[in-house]
Amino acid sequence: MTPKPFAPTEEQRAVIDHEGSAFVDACPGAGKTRILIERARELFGALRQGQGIAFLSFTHAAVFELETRLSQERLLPAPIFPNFIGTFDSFVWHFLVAPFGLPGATVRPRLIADTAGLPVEPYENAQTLPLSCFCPDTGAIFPAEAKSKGFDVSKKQDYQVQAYETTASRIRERLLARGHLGFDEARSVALQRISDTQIARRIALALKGRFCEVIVDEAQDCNPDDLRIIAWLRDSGLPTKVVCDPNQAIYEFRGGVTDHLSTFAETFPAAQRKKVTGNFRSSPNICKAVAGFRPIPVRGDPDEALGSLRGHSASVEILSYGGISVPPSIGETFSTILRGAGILPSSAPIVASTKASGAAASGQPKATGSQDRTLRLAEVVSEFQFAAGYSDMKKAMDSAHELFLLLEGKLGGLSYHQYIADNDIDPASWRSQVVKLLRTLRFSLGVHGDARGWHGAVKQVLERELSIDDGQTISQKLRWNTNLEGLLADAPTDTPLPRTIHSVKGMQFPAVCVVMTSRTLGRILDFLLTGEPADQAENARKLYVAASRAEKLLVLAVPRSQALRLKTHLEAQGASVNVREI
Ligand SMILES: Nc1ncnc2c1ncn2[C@@H]1O[C@H](COP(=O)(O)OP(=O)(O)OP(=O)(O)O)[C@@H](O)[C@H]1O
Repeated sequence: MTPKPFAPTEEQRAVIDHEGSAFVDACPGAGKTRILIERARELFGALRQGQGIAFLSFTHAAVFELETRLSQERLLPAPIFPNFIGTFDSFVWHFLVAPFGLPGATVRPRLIADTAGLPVEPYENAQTLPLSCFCPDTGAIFPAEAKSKGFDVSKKQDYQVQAYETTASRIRERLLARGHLGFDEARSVALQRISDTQIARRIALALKGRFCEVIVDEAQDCNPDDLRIIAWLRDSGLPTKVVCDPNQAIYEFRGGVTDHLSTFAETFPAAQRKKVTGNFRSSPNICKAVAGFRPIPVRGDPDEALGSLRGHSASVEILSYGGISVPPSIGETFSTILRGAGILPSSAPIVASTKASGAAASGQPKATGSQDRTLRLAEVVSEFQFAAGYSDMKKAMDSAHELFLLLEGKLGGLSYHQYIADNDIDPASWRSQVVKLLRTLRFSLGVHGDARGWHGAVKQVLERELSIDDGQTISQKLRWNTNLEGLLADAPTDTPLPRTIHSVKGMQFPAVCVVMTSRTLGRILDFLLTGEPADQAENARKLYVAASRAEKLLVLAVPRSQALRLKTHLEAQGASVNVREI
């Protein structure tokens, strides 16, 4: 792909040329990633021998996107060292935790990705809560997180809460004894380290030796602890660029809160606070509609369309659907609109908050989230077959690997990631075999006929390919389940694929169809029109992120009860809107 010629605006140039630390706040499509790439180009041209740049973001999908953009610009050095590109969590792990071991422990520390989900069950048949509901420092329960899992602390006796806290602390002690740390625990160790002046100074010196600049992208997803670490990097004299759009914060579950971000922004002197305005991605109608999804206090005027689509006049399309469930006619109508607009359906995703809504809108099998192994196998095979990008594909491969290990009886009482860490298993050692199996297990109407046919065939394949030596047969492990019938479908041809909002962050597509459900849109519109209920702020931001991925065409599939309300709201922002009944 030939990179587009780039002529930065004055605001963009001010960031690209800025030496030292800065806080950069910009709207969707303002060129944050682009600026970062141009900054990298400048720095790479002047790097001292042995020095590199650290690029950090908050999800594997965002890091993958950044890597892709850097490599398209031929800026991704090989080998990467001494540069670093990865998630904030992996940076914390590599530079603040792993090299120093754990206080009082002799075992090598290991980062275990799934400890947050380990079940805390103080007594038999008690409701289980994930370990993430308990503070890694004090062991105290997080009431809000527990409530979101259906455990209302205010309605429990003290002794019940204490039983949970004691069990959670014991689980953490056992993990620590093996050297196993989750992301929360690792961050807690990192914070202890940087609060020790002597150690902090030594680490800072090492980091300044290796990196000339740290660039933190998508910083709206920082939680307050992340911000403390970033502030420490900056205050240690390491030039630190923090790039964000506070309106795109959609990781509240990580504790990311936009108020903390604005307080943090104020700790930068005025000359280091930069704003970048204007949208190079989207057409004017899309910019206007997107502005309508910002909360009232920061709505302001729509962002000016500055890119090649500034003259593009296609209306925003609302697909108004009846009933309470998301119908497959959304995907069919979206495909028709795309063909009419000359846009390849496979280049335009159906974006929804959950996988289930996206699958329903595109007429794909709906995941049940069941723990039944046969259903899990069918789901993981479908996920791989319908994956809309590398990060979806990787997730499906990991889930399949976990399921195969489970079928082989290898996991014992360990979580998947504990097993991988304990046995030092490198993804390269299993990935090609898992991909081959996933391809072989793919459902095909022509080959299998129906779900029964598929079930018989996969048992034969897995009996041959897996090494099960716990005395059980594959038929005992993969029993027939009648729900299998709704879970299998033929591979898609040229159709729009469903993606979750979290997986499309930072990306852009010629067209996007955003699916809203009757359960959420009414309350989001209440929030956008009145500021209440305030708990809809994050859902409104998700809508903002999803809609702002669109370049030429924005389609919003919404329940009939809200279609005219949404149309009126978007027209009030100046957008031209067309409603179609489906
Ligand atoms: N000065 C410019 N001239 C032309 N195109 C530009 C310019 N700046 C950015 N772009 C293009 O605009 C599009 C959006 O840029 P980019 O993805 O960097 O925005 P962003 O601020 O990171 O967006 P978001 O936060 O919404 O993900 C890209 O295609 C980019 O190449």
